[in-house]
Amino acid sequence: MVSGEANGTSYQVRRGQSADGPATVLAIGTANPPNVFEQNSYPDFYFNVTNNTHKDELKAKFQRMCNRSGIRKRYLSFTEETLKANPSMGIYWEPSLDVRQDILAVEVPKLAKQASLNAIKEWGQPISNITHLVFCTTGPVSPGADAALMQMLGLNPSVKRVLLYMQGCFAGGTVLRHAKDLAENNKGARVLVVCSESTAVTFRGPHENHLDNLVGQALFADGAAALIVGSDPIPNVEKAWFEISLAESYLIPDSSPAIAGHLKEVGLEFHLTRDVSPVISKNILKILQDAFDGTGISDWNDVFIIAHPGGPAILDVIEEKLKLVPEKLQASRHVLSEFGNMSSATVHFILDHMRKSSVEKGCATTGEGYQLGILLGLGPGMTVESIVLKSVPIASLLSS
Ligand SMILES: CC(=O)CC(=O)SCCNC(=O)CCNC(=O)[C@H](O)C(C)(C)COP(=O)(O)OP(=O)(O)OC[C@H]1O[C@@H](n2cnc3c(N)ncnc32)[C@H](O)[C@@H]1OP(=O)(O)O
Repeated sequence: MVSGEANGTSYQVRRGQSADGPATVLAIGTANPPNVFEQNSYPDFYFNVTNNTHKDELKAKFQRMCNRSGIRKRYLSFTEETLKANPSMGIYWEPSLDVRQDILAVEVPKLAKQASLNAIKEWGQPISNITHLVFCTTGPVSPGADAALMQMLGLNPSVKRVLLYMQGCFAGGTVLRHAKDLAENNKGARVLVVCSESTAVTFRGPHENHLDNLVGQALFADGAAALIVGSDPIPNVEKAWFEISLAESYLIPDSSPAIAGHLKEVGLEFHLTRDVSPVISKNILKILQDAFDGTGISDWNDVFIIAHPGGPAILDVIEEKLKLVPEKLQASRHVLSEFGNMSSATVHFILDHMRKSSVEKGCATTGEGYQLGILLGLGPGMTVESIVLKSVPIASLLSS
């Protein structure tokens, strides 16, 4: 039997291990590969490099998809030379996993390192102050890209790491949910959160019988984002840009066929059905109502919104269902336009863009002048990760 005193002692011990305040975002860094592809000329590149120039009808359809994609440009780690050197990647259904894995093993930690160094530079604290690493990517290697990044950055070998593989786009929210738990339950924790995504796992040539493959080829892009998350920022030393107030996850019932991915000898085979947008449309209102329950907010134009831009159709249904003014999803559309769909990393690019443009525009807070907002990770399951964020007054950031 445990005595009252023992109970009290263990309570004190636990209390001493927890942070006082909520988790906050202390810095954000991003990175992309150097090769930029303009969307309007991408169909020429794609059909050329995959030796399919004779498929005029299919190319015209792909051109229409690219035209409607809401993307102006995106970054990819491969070039014509690398694809010519690895022709199996460009053939529609060719065993190519070895080649893809070799590229991923290099590119994923490389992009992760650049994004992390950018975040650490902004944070301005010694790298040895990082206590935890939450890493998310697509494509399995063991030891994982988290271990490779630890060595590349020279992180303390006792940093506690969590690796999320093959989750898909919603995981940009999942990593923040884990980081919040780690930061709030471990006093002094400084969590390096990294999402590093590469299309080396999904790139393949076109086929008439797999048109949703073409949708992905028109939308997906490479990029990495890194955040430093921690509670109780050191006054006058660390800056909190957002507070992570609440983290919820919702697996939408009976929606699993909408998006599917299977890792095969041919790489990651994926399906993006036309149900993706309708499923989101049907569920998004309840997700926001649950996330903001108790706040009294019911007009979603009164919060800032970061929505994973899986494609413009997804943003369109969110805008319509939540009765949003067009500016509300401007940050999400901007990142889709300038970087494409970088899977889990995309929402962090939007968060970064939103805080910077809020400062540039002279808004009162880091969340476009609003106090509360939501970051929506959307992806296979279908899964919605809802992260409620509290913005910070910009005046307080500039004066510290
Ligand atoms: C990776 C993750 O985990 C999470 C993710 O982000 S997954 C990605 C989620 N994204 C999606 O599912 C894409 C959502 N769709 C869109 O954004 C848009 O429909 C789009 C950009 C693909 C096309 O834009 P649109 O405004 O719908 O244009 P629309 O003219 O209807 O479509 C262009 C062509 O694409 C075809 N098309 C659109 N969606 C398709 C689909 N899912 N499968 C096959 N073909 C499709 C249309 O039939 C049309 O072909 P035709 O021109 O020959 O008629």
